[in-house]
Amino acid sequence: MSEIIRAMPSPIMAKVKPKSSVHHRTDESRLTVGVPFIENPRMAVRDVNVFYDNGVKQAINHVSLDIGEREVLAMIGPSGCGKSTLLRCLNRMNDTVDGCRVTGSITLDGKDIYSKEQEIVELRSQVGMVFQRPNPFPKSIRDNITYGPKLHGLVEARADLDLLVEQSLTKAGLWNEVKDRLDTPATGLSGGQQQRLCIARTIAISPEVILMDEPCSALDPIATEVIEELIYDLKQQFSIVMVTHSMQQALRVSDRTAYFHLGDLIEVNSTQEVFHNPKHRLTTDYISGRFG
Ligand SMILES: Nc1ncnc2c1ncn2[C@@H]1O[C@H](COP(=O)(O)OP(=O)(O)OP(=O)(O)O)[C@@H](O)[C@H]1O
Repeated sequence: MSEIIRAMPSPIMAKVKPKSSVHHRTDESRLTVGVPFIENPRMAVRDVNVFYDNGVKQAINHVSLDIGEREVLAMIGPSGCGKSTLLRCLNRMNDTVDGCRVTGSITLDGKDIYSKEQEIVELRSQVGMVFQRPNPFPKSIRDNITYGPKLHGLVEARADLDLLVEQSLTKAGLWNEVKDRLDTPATGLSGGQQQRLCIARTIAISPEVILMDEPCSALDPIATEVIEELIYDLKQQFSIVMVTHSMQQALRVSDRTAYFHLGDLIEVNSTQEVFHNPKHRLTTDYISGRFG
């Protein structure tokens, strides 16, 4: 209990007002330190457990956490602590993993995304995902953008599609670099350009939330800087949840940071608080480089 200190909201939390400072897990044996709950969350994760190998292995333990509107939430922690597992729960990517089971509840704008009525295709259009390695379709730059909107029946007329291509690529900071080669293969772009194309492809279907799993880990420092600036711009419109191994990156781009350890959410708070005034010994050890 001595490790549990009430967290003060910081100025960076202006948009997301804290509702509580210490959350008691259902088993009451462990506590998350900080501010897991906020006013008017976009997504609400409640008491989520994730099991692999038909229940043999538990990767996430009783995690509860809110994701706010127009914020960047960074998920950090040592390798294997469950960051990607939890991220994949947010758009049900784990459904495709044999022997994986998720309990608890996750809502998007109050609607249970694990309910029987939830259509997966609709969910994936509301909660988009950008992966570690840029993975454009083996199609033209234009087709990469138009594929999703056509699939979801969002846009059909050629002029509307052209406008969407321009808007999505502009938002992703790629338009000027590719406007004269829209019909060339996307695989001809550099790694950083391909990642921005994947972000443009995600934006094109107007998601509410964008999940990013180490989006810069395959990129050089210059391409990383471009993506980080882009993330900063995108949060004016979207909620972004980003897994990162780079603490510097979390500090540069995120509003709040969640620190995980062995499947437990140890601490969540404004990024400034987590890095400059961590409340839990495990967080302190991690950010000071003593662990991981
Ligand atoms: N498909 C799977 N089947 C079985 N166990 C898995 C599977 N995917 C992940 N795990 C296990 O779940 C735990 C959490 O893994 P996860 O990939 O979510 O961690 P992480 O924090 O994202 O790690 P990293 O930073 O190394 O990517 C680990 O023990 C991992 O071995």
